[in-house]
Amino acid sequence: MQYEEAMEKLARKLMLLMLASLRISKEELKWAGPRGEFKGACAALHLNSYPSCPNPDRAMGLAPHTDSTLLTILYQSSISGLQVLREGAMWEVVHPLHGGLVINVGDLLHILSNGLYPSVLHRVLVNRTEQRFSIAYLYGPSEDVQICPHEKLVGPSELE
Ligand SMILES: O=C(O)CCC(=O)C(=O)O
Ligand SMILES: [Fe+2]
Repeated sequence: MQYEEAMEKLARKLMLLMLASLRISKEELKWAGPRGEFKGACAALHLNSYPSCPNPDRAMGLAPHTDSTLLTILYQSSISGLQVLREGAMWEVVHPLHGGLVINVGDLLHILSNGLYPSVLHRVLVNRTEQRFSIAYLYGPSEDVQICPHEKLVGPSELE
C-alpha cells in the first residue's frame, strides 16, 4: 500500500513534468484536475518473477510489448533482463541501477502527446543462473477519460 501511494505521487509528478515539457498546463488538460491530482486514476501492480534457465535463448521471459498505460514505473532487482528496442532496430539492455527506477512511456501518453513521447517496445530475457524479480506500477487515467492527441499538439503548425 505504501509502495502504491509513493508510486502514485511520483506518477502524478512525472505526468505534470512531461505535460509541462509539451507546454501543456494542468488547466489545459481537464482530467488532470485543478491541483493535478488525476482523480480516479487507474493503477495496477505487476509482480513479475522470472525463474532462471540454463538456456535463456530457448525460454521466454516477457514477449516484446508496449504498455497500454500513460506511464509505467518499474523497479527491477539487481539482475538484468529488461531490454528496449532502440530506433526500431536494436535490442538494448537496461542495466539495473542501485536504487533506480525505470520509467516506460505507455501507449496512452504516446497518443496524448501525438507521438512526441513514443511508447517503448520492451521485452525481458531470463537469466541463465539467477531468478529475477521486478515490480511494475502501471499508471493510467480514470476509466471514463477518452484519450486523444491534445489539441495543442495537432493542427497546421504540427503538420509543417
Ligand atoms: O520485468 C521487467 O523488467 C518488465 C516488466 C514489464 O514490462 C511489465 O510488467 O509490463
Ligand atoms: Fe511492460
